[in-house]
Amino acid sequence: MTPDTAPPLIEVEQARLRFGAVKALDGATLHIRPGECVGLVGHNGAGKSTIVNVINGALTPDEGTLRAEGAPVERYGIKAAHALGVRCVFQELSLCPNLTVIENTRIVHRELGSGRGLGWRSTARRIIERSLDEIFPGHGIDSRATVGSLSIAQRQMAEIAMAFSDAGAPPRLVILDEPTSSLDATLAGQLLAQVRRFVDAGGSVIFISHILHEILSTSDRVVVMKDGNVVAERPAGGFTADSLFEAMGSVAKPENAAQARRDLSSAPVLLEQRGRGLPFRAHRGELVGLTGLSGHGQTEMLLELYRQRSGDWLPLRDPAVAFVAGDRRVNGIFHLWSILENFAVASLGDLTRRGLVNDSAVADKGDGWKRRIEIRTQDMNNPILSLSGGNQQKVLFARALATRAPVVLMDDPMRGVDVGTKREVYQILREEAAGERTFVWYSTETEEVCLCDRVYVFREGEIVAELVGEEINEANILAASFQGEAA
Ligand SMILES: Nc1ncnc2c1ncn2[C@@H]1O[C@H](COP(=O)(O)OP(=O)(O)OP(=O)(O)O)[C@@H](O)[C@H]1O
Repeated sequence: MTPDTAPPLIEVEQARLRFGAVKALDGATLHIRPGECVGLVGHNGAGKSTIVNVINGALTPDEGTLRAEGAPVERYGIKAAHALGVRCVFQELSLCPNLTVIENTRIVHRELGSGRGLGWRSTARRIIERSLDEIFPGHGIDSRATVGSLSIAQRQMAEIAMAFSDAGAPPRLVILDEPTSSLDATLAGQLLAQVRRFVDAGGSVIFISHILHEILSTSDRVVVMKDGNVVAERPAGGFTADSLFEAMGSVAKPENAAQARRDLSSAPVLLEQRGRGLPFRAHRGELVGLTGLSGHGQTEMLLELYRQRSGDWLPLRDPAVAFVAGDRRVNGIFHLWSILENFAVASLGDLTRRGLVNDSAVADKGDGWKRRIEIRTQDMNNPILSLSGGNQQKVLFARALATRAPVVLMDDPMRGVDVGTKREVYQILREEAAGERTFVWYSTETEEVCLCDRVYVFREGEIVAELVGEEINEANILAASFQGEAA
């Protein structure tokens, strides 16, 4: 049976779901057939995570119907979804950090049995190691390590490997919610190849990503969501990156990196660092990119630069440096605070008079940035966790940019940000750089790195190449990232 004639594995019809006043789903319909990869795209807050959480059994729609293999489903939940073969890799990594990879595998696969005896440990170990080896050969992950000790990319790999692993109840539909957001190009390529293998063998995948070329090259069908509804749906071949971008309702023009790049080698040097291979420097007003395979020392250098320039933990009126954290759940957001409090915390020095926070100045500043960076919320006093993942990331951006710090360090900051907003944020970075602010930007997306004025490529903890102006392109970055490895 071809994907077109097979009955859908799962059908969500006319689903409506509200969170208070927010219509997260507003009549959305989505069918998933066996043997197909469905690319799901849309702006931040469009409802993508919400609809996959309905399919995953974590959320029950207020209205609408659900059918599994053609039959209406009355009582659906996480257990029923698991029994149907639905597996999910969440956007916010959801493994237990204090348990090992093996123990987390046991949690995902209830069928591995009870905690009594040690039998399940060796089975779980075999299952997860086989899956990791198949999908990410040479991954270097010790399955006995606690998840909290792994890098964000390794956690993402472990979670992906768990979703595709078979402990007796094989996966039939794997939902990947922004699975490549922390993976470099090589790891992302390995995952996309796994998606195609799984689909070609009859499995189904829902693939959510803001990286349009990944969606177009990997999906059979693309579904576009906007404001809680499906607004376009075509075979992947029926879209180009531009038409997909338009269908999402985005308007920002694509940036012309070559035109925007500036030669600032004669401007004063603001940051300098030695001892990590080639010397690093960043000039005033420069956009400096850090790249190379993920986990090769880029974040460590950003942290070193931050420690050098930040005196202590007190918010200063004139901070020398601001930081946009990459792992937003672990060290970016304050989970129990409102959106406004999360935004304002780095600018309190500016927003305080005689030791008291000026609430109306905080609210004004928050409203200004809400509009400038389009944070999708009705009220900045809502809890931060009420925002979609991409919108939380925008708050972290706004937090750093709203300070007066002349240097902003960014650790893969566009993770989960939709493509329209990325372009807008890039324009904001350019405006701010023209005002002589310096940005050091680590990114796992080569396309983003190519927007910078100067780029440093990292390998094994050291800077192995410096690229400026016309030298900045994907081929040079890849060559430097792998130099000497082919031999
Ligand atoms: N627990 C919640 N409480 C309140 N509002 C919520 C909650 N979860 C989601 N929302 C809202 O529902 C809407 C849809 O969010 P959803 O996470 O589905 O968007 P998304 O398309 O996945 O976005 P992103 O690309 O940023 O991940 C958003 O407006 C979001 O703020």
